[in-house]
Amino acid sequence: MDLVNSLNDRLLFAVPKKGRLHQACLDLLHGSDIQFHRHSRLDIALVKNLPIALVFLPAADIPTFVGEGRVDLGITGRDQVAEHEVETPPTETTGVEEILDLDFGKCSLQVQVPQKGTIQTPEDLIGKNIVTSFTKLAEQYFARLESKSENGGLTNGDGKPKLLTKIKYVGGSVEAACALGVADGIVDLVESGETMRAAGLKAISTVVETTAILIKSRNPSNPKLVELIASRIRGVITAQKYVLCTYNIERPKLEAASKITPGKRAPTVTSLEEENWVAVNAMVERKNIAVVMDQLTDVGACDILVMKIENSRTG
Ligand SMILES: Nc1ncnc2c1ncn2[C@@H]1O[C@H](COP(=O)(O)OP(=O)(O)OP(=O)(O)O)[C@@H](O)[C@H]1O
Ligand SMILES: O=P(O)(O)OC[C@H]1O[C@H](OP(=O)(O)OP(=O)(O)O)[C@H](O)[C@@H]1O
Repeated sequence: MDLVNSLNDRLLFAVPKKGRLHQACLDLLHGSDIQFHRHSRLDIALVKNLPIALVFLPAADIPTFVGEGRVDLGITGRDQVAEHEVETPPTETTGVEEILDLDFGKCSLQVQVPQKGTIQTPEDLIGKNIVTSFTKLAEQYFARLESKSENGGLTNGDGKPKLLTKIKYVGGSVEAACALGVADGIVDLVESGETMRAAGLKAISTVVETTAILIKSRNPSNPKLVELIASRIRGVITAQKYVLCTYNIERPKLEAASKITPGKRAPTVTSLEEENWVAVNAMVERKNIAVVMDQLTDVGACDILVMKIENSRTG
């Protein structure tokens, strides 16, 4: 098969090839009925049922490919987009546009230092060694910090800010840098905090919060198809985020119950054959459902059922 020629007329969609976002992206593609077969070792896969080619790339490289318009659509972390934009600010024709927050890959990029040490504040790190995979965001963070500090705000001959803090790049296992004596502090991602604590580190500041996002280039080759994919993915995300709650309640108690389950637009209310009783259907955020069921019981709802939403298209 001539793979390169078969890419003509296909929308290119970049997906993280490994790492923390990879499996969640595959699940999202599956839920969106984007069918493909990826041959082992090949980083391009043709979609069988839509004119799309998936390109499997490192999450960190996706903003570059989409930003330059080489690839139409991509999934990566908001942190990766922010890092890219410090180095390559968007213009009218380049850069990426965020279409959708995907509600997974949530974590924070934080400044971390040894738990047992003399460094207590980010200011204590000025002039010291920092190790990170996010060198541009770290430089921006320390440049701002230094500009506010007493001995900071220095400039080079060309007028650009002179950074006293030394920022070094490593591609992974950033948390080992302090123990190995390479860094006084690190800037790394924290989700549960397990990696940080296991390495004897503590967070002293947050540089940026992040989640996975769907991004598009400024001028995608097939805007209609971009909208179709976004709409399918939005449907899957909504289905994962919400459950459908149904219950019966006496009509006089409906107002109180509707306040607990206002639904996305409004609850669906239907009359029951039994006089003075109604049945209610409403979407409820999955994470709140236990509390919502308790509150519904308190206001007199009965026959409360909660159902998984397989897929959705909501306004
Ligand atoms: N612990 C985490 N929890 C949630 N999301 C994370 C976590 N770590 C990273 N991410 C998100 O995933 C993106 C890619 O990070 P990850 O470290 O998985 O990539 P990678 O370097 O390509 O993979 P690997 O670390 O396997 O080499 C990050 O930019 C961030 O948005
Ligand atoms: O707060 P936690 O839940 O422990 O997650 C945070 C860790 O996850 C990521 O690394 P990953 O494990 O993906 O490997 P890496 O260090 O090779 O990037 C990140 O760089 C942290 O080290």
